[in-house]
Amino acid sequence: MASLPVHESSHEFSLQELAKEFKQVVPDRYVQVDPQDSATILVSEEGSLPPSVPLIDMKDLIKMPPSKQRKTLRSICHDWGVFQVVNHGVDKLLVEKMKKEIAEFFKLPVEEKLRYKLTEGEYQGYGQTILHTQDQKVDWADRFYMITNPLHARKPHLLPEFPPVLRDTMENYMQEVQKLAMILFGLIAEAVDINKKEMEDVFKDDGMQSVRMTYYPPCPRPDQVVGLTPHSDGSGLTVLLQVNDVQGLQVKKDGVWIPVNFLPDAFVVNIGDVLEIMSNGVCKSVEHRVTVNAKKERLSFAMFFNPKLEADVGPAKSLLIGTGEQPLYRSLQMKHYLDLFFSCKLNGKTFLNKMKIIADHEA
Ligand SMILES: O=C(O)CCC(=O)C(=O)O
Ligand SMILES: [Fe+2]
Repeated sequence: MASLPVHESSHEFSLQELAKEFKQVVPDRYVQVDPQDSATILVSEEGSLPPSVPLIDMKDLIKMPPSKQRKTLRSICHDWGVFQVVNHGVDKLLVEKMKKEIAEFFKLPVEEKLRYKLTEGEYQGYGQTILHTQDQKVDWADRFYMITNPLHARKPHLLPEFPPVLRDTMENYMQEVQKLAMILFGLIAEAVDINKKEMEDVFKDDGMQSVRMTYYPPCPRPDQVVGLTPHSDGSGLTVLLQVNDVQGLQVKKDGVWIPVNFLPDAFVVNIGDVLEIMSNGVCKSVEHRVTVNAKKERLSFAMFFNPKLEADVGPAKSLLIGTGEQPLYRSLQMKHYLDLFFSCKLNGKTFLNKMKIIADHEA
């Protein structure tokens, strides 16, 4: 079969291109409004400000007496599963450079971006929502997902083929953010009764790491589309960078969607499913989604920290022994956990339910 001209084939991968032609209406495959699920609080019933995602100032946290530090982290990880972090130690100039290079990447001509396009049956590369069924609705976004660690797991045509400045900046950024993530893993371990070394061994060095750059084009009908379907991350921790100061992330707390207003120089850190599993349910992975904007594009960059491919994902042994608790989640080798994760359509916390020994609807 003759290949499609670049113009047509690009639409399959690049909503950024397609959206330029849809100034008034949204093509049907992107219309996915669930009125039941649109409740976002802007002000609470009493008219006071909505609760906001907890803020962790790393400088303060490190100085806290150990018992206060544990209590603070344990309640944030349990009650929210998400926090903003400031004074995180990642160099501000590096973060600014990272933001600039990601924005530049999405400005490249579409032919350049298509060098990295997703291929059939693959989940790494540049493209739109991965379809599990033909009639599946598509999110209003272009994404670029790839595995970055361990090095041998990298796809040679992705990061290694990036424009050199983007590649070098990303390498430096990932190294710095990894240091922050390892500190957080250690502190969270202590807060939820997991042996610190057991936790660190799972994530350090050859821990599987991946990134996702996302571009949300402006949308003529933001009320009809979803930028990113509600989901929890499959990772241990995710460190999110909002690239261009346009808000849109929302997290679900007690059944209500709460907007996250990224503070200047802050990262948003999500607890992912792996930490919920390892902590035997003490940490809760946060369900989140992204809304889009009528006038402005939005860009984000997520870095996911996962266990080593050979490690078992399951409730931590030190926690089960120390507390005498029964495991509430199954154990699965990380490589099989990943296959299972990518075989499922993103859909709230349904994936995590598959890892529960007694799934929620059976309980
Ligand atoms: O765009 C965002 O702020 C969130 C991105 C996200 O949740 C993800 O990539 O998993
Ligand atoms: Fe996410």
